[in-house]
Amino acid sequence: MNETLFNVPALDRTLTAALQRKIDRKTKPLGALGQIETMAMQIGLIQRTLTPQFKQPHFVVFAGDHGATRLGISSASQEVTWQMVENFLAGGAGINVFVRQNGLGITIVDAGVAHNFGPRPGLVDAKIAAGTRNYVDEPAMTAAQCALAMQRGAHIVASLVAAGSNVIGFGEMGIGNSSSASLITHCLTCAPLDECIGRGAGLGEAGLQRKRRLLAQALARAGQPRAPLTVLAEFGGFEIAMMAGAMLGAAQAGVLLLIDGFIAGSAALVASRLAPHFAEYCIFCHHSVEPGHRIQLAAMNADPLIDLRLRLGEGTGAALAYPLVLAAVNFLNEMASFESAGVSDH
Ligand SMILES: O=C(O)c1ccc[n+]([C@@H]2O[C@H](COP(=O)([O-])O)[C@@H](O)[C@H]2O)c1
Ligand SMILES: Cc1cc2nc[nH]c2cc1C
Repeated sequence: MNETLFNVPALDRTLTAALQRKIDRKTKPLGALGQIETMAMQIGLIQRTLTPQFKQPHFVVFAGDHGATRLGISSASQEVTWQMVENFLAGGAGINVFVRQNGLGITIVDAGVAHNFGPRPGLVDAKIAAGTRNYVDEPAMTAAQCALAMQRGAHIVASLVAAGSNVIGFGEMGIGNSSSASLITHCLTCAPLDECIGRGAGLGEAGLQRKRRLLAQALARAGQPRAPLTVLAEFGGFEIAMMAGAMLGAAQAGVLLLIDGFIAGSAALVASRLAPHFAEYCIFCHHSVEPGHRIQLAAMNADPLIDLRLRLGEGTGAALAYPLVLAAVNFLNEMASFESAGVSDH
């Protein structure tokens, strides 16, 4: 693994006092815009300016398949992954609707779908393999595959940054990947496994019990790993590993990251364990219905922006929250100060 990817610098806090003063001179009681103010400070620090701007905001959706799905850990069948990739390419999925609504760019990445798409406009072929192995029996991927996935993710983000993007949203698609996210969350936070497991795309009660049993077996087989890269290779999907590398690359490049729900959160959790300053570059856009998401957010000290009881993935929570993030930039640039508006501050 090329460990330079983990060198995410602490946020440069030189402008903290100047940004706070600008925020506090706006025509409102101190702190009255709550999380909008917190985001304005964070974005100003990331961009090192009192007048931040979003340039070419862009979403990346990473797709991959999971060997363990053949055991019945999801309510959906594996082919839904590639079928949804086709839906993304045709512009018909939830994420397509919400990026269009907000004028955001989108790139779809085949990180490891068990399907041959052939060369397709709009699809980045970064396939590591046609799905992971079944982690109940053996590690999901080799350490080399995990490293390659992370490097490819970082490379995809580097191209977007080179093309001018300074805000990047992260989403995913992969039948079975809520199980990977649960295992990763358990291993990296030490929260009880059962509290990290939920219904994913829509398991019923019997399916949930089966998922709990199988994930406990996978953990027993792997011997409760704790090292982030080992955990990622043991249980990850290629889409999760590629997203973790992409996220680290984005933070290292000093762009703002918009993090979606529980599965994107598991990649962010891995990244935060590899690079302690990683989360300073992230906005955790929403609170997912998946019970393990709360555990991840607490582990990263994150305060999610919205709770719409979403559990779709694809980056939809981040795209839906985008107008609020943009409001933080507009607040800083456009709202009058007590001085400019002639309003008394007492
Ligand atoms: O992002 C979330 O919070 C989220 C929560 C539950 C399910 N999902 C999506 O549903 C799929 C995973 O669910 P499952 O049951 O197949 O593991 C995958 O494609 C995710 O994008 C996403
Ligand atoms: C239809 C469907 C769409 C999805 N999008 C993300 N995860 C998904 C899971 C299913 C089952």
